[in-house]
Amino acid sequence: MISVSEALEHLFGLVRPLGVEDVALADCGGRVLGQTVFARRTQPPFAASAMDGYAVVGDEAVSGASFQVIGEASAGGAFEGVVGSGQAVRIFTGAPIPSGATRVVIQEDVTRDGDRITLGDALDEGSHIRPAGGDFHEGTPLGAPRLLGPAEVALAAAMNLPTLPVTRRPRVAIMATGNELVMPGEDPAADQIIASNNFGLKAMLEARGAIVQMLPIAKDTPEALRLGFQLAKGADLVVTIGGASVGDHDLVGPVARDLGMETSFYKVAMRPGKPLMAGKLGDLAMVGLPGNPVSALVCGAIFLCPMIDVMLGLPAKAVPRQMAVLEHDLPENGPREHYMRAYFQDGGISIFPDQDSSLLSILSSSNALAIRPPRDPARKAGEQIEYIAF
Ligand SMILES: Nc1nc2c(c(=O)[nH]1)N[C@H]1C(S)=C(S)[C@@H](COP(=O)(O)OP(=O)(O)OC[C@H]3O[C@@H](n4cnc5c(N)ncnc54)[C@H](O)[C@@H]3O)O[C@H]1N2
Ligand code: MOO
Repeated sequence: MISVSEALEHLFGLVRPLGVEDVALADCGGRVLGQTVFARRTQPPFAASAMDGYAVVGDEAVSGASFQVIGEASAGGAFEGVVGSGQAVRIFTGAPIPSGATRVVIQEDVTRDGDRITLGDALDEGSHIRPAGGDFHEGTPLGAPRLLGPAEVALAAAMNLPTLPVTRRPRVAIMATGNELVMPGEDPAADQIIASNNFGLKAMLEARGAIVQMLPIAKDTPEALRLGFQLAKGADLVVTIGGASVGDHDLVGPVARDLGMETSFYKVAMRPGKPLMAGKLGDLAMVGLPGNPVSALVCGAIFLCPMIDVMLGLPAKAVPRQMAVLEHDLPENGPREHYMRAYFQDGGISIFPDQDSSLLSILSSSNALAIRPPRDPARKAGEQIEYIAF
């Protein structure tokens, strides 16, 4: 059995960054910028007022000074004249500063009578002028690769970029396997259960940026599994669920090898997730997840999400770990790295006592996975333990 970090390195070797496509900016949220782009405009393009008030010549802005209001400047409505000595222009936030003016006095500091203003006793400090290019200049890069969140999309819009070159979304085919499985809403026989892992994984991988195709549930027969792999053609990654262990009905590995899969590894020293397998079927990366629901979802978070990142052109990185204070004692860990469903709050973490890998209800009550290295000795409450947010 290989370690989790070795498995992750092998998995990174099965995928590579996908090509880039131009997408309308309105559809770029959550996508990954594939190539560096450059601002096509300076922002603000002119010195602009940061407040509502009066634009004046700065040296003259002293308490008690009086000015004649000669016009108005609003956002989108510049004042075309020049502000001279003793003059003021009524100005609003976002308006271009009229030429000659070097300061905006906020309207709260002013008394107005007709077209004259008088400055009050206590004047606010500052010019309230945003310089041209104070945010960015034409040609400023927006560097790739980067995930495009709301701030980046807004920045690209302000840069006057109506489309962006983003990485193609990875296509992932998910194949649940097992004679016992039926789809939610179907009528299960007494010895059947409802397929859940494929739904959880679809949600997880779509949130990460993939396009997920859920294949029909494959029975535990070589023919059904072969058909499933056939249907996955055209995807970048096929993920099977179940049939990965050593039982008589665990046929995913043998069928994939018959179809020509070059095996990368089988079995990882982790809990849950031991019977994980991976390889390559021609151009198609293949990951075989264990069937237990928690095993499948934990492996999805630890392995599949970082693989999606690589296909999106993001750095190949393990899920970041943080430290928390253990809220209770723990016995010695076994020989596998253990990912334990836990609840993190205010710096402390408590681990659910029942870690059976079939228990989705406990997974949904947890918000973290505490991680214990193989053979980790017994731990006391108050000690530090690693975890990942889940
Ligand atoms: N003798 C051994 N038995 C097992 C070993 C072992 O080393 N020796 N490993 C155990 C471990 S660890 C795991 S994890 C499981 C995984 O086995 P499989 O990948 O072959 O999974 P299945 O047997 O097909 O299913 C396990 C369990 O999960 C349920 N399942 C499967 N798919 C789904 C789905 N899409 N949605 C919901 N539930 C699903 C399935 O009904 C089973 O209950 O093997 C241990 N056994
Ligand atoms: O992956 Mo299994 O869930 O270790 O029991």
